[in-house]
Amino acid sequence: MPEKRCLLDIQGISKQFSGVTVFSDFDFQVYEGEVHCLCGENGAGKSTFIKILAGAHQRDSGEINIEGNPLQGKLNPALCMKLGIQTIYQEHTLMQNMSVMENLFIGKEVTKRLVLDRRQMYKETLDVLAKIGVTGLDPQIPVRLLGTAQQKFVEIAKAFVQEARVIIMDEPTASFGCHEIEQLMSVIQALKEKGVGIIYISHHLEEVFRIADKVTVIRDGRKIRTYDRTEIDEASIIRDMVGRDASMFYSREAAGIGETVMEVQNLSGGGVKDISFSLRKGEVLGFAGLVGAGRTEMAELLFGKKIPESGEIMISGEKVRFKAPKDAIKAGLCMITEDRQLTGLFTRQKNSLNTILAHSAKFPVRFMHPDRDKETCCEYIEKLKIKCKGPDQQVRFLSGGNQQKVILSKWFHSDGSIYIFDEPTRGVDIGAKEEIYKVMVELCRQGKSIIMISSDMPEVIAMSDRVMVMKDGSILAELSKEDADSETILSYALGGCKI
Ligand SMILES: Nc1ncnc2c1ncn2[C@@H]1O[C@H](COP(=O)(O)OP(=O)(O)OP(=O)(O)O)[C@@H](O)[C@H]1O
Repeated sequence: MPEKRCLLDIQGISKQFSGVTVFSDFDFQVYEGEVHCLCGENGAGKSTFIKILAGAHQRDSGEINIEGNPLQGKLNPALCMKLGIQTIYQEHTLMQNMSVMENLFIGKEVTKRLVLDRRQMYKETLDVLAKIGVTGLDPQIPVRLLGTAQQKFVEIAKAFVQEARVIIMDEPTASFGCHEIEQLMSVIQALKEKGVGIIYISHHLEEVFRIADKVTVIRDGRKIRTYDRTEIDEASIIRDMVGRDASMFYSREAAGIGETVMEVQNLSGGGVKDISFSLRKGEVLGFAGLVGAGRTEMAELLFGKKIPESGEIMISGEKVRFKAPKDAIKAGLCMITEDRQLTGLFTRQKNSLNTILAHSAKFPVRFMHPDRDKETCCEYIEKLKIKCKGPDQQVRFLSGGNQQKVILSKWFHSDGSIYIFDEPTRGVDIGAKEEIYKVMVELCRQGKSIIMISSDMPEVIAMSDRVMVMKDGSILAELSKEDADSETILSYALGGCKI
């Protein structure tokens, strides 16, 4: 077999922010047709690394060789495109009002006698989508009408049109359901067969173990080890990442379940249809389903973000009607939203202020207690292992995963009685997941109740006392802890019969 070519060879790169070293002396290689995964806990330096490769940050030192040629000078986004390095970020970067086809051919428009050749571009779009195994996507549809996963596939197709040799994927499946994850796995296989090198960053280790040809573990900005496919061993990769033993499969201790604290009857509105369930004291009620099943919409109705069209919500036996989230917070509800960056934090404020925010929202007047607030913040920094300089650091300087931990601290500290967690561990590393689960169990022991929406199947199964499965805005099944296995959940999520 001919030897594979090295597409990207990184030698000894280092980066500091304001005198603080984020990573140092880091080596990394990507070969053609190879998936090289980069794993590390929150704040390890993964995003900074890919921002350097995307030309968004500059390295302080070190060499970058592209297909054997040393790169002279700085990388910038335009040069990256020219060199065939494309990054697919977690956030959407497509032009939302343009069609799939127009997005694909930005800067590469096909013309005929100085006029856009739309017919040819249409044909080529279909060809490219077929080459990477994406079917059933209309090239003329405006991108804004597509879901998260489909937009991601369009971005990959765009990278393909731009003749990318290396595609970097940063947490590509963050908002994916299991169906879409499978689709992405096939797309990656197709890219590999075309000789594209892929750098894949994900906290979902089960995906990493499935697709990786190599895994490099980074900790505190240093390379710990690169594993070849044959050497990949889950336990030692996790140990290398978090510096201790941790499990992908958390097993939760039971807490005593008490009386009903919330009763929802025939709730409809905002894409949710006729939902009924009850939540008991000390219980974790899991909500499973595919992306778009209506779980977040249901949470928004419960929390007063949207007004129900019909149905009732009772809390501790009393009918409630929330006009806004602040009414829900007063009644003891807390909600961690799915879209944390937009709705969860004041990123230009300190960690400590963000931590006490939900707690103080309950009081009409709250005097500042800087020392006490700092102490509270330090407690959560310790509990959730938040990587930061301390309570005074502005949240915007934290890594994505650590920002999420600050949001969790805010709600854990809010002293509610019913917690709605929408994808509580999305983007959080495996070690921190365990810490978050422990805090959730602790809340249950204190007699609080949790509604947990999660697309992470092992998480739903491990944490829930009961699982509700949703599809198309309705609840299709209620499963006891004993019956809630991934096969049963999936069969309902994909369209089982309504109970
Ligand atoms: N602009 C910045 N200024 C100061 N520090 C920064 C900046 N960007 C990142 N950092 C710090 O660099 C370190 C690495 O952050 P990075 O975002 O690369 O981590 P990560 O591995 O991608 O984490 P996550 O899994 O949480 O996304 C963190 O400690 C973070 O606080």
